[in-house]
Amino acid sequence: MLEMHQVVYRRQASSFELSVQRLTLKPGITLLVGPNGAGKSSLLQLLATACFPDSGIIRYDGLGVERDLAAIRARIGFVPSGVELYEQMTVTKLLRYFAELKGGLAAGELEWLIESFHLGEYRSRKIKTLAQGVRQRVALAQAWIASPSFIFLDEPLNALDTLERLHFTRFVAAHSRSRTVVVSTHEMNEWEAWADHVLWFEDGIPYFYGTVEEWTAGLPVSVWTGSVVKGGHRRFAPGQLLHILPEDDRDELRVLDEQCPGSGFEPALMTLEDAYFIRCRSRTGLAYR
Ligand SMILES: Nc1ncnc2c1ncn2[C@@H]1O[C@H](COP(=O)(O)OP(=O)(O)OP(=O)(O)O)[C@@H](O)[C@H]1O
Repeated sequence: MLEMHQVVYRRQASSFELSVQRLTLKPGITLLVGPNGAGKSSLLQLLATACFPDSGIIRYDGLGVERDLAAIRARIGFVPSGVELYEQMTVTKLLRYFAELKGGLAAGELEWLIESFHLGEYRSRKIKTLAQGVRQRVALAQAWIASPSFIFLDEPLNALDTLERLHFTRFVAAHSRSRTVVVSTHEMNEWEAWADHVLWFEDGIPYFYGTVEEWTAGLPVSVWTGSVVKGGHRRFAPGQLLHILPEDDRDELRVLDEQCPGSGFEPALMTLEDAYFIRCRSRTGLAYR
C-alpha cells in the first residue's frame, strides 16, 4: 500500500507544482494518465525517492523516508523515461551491478531476468552497441531485481517493438498481483486488458483514482459503432468521432452520443481511451457536438 498525504512538490526551475491531498494506491497495475506536462514523471520521481516533497508524507507499507529510506529503496523498482545506462558495461555486468546496489542476486535471478526480457543473445554485448528497444528491455529488467513491492515505470513501452510491447504488458500483468505497479503511459489501448486502476493527473493534481470499471462508468455519453455510406461521417461533429475505418464502399464509425445515433448503430464497449477522451472534454467544457 502506498499512501500520500498532503504532498506538495515544486520544481525549482519552473513554476510547476504538484499537489496531492490524499491518495492511497492499491496493489496491481495503476495506469497514470494525463496530458503532456501534467506531472506524471514528476509524480513517479517522487514515488521512487529520486526527489522529495517540499511538504507532506509518502508512506510505503507504513514506512517513511525520514527513517527508512534505505529499506524503502530496496523495495522499489524504477524505470525513468529516457533512462541512460552505463554504455561501457555488458548487459550481464549492468544487471549484476544494479543487483549489488540492492543486496545481490538471488539464485537463478539473473537467468530469469535475461530469459524474461529476451536478452539471451545480448548478454555479453556492451550497452552502447544495443538498439534502443533492447536498451529499454535492459532498463525494464533491472526494475524487477530483488522482487520489489513497488514498481514505477515511466512510459515503459517507448522504443519496444509491437511483439515486445505485447510480451511486456503480459509480463507486468503476471507479476503485479502482490505489487503496486504504477505505469505512466499515453498508450492506454495496450494496457486495456491488464490495468486494475487508473490515476488521472492534470496540472499537477490527481483528478481521478479508481478501478477501470469506475473510470469507464457514469459518463455523460456512450460509444456506438455502425456502418455508414462513404462521407456519412460528416453528419457527426468532430468531437463525436472517435474512429473511421474505411471499407470498400462504406465506412465503419466509432462515435460518441447520448443516444443511439441511428439505424445500423449499436452500443460498443467503452475503452479506457474513450473514457479519457470523454473525461478530458467534460473537464475542459468542450462539447461533443
Ligand atoms: N527537470 C525539471 N526542472 C524543472 N521543471 C521541470 C523538469 N522536468 C519537468 N519540469 C516541468 O514540470 C512539469 C511537469 O512535467 P512532467 O515531466 O512531470 O510531466 P508529464 O506529465 O510527465 O509530461 P509528459 O506526458 O510530456 O511526459 C512541466 O511543466 C515541466 O516543464
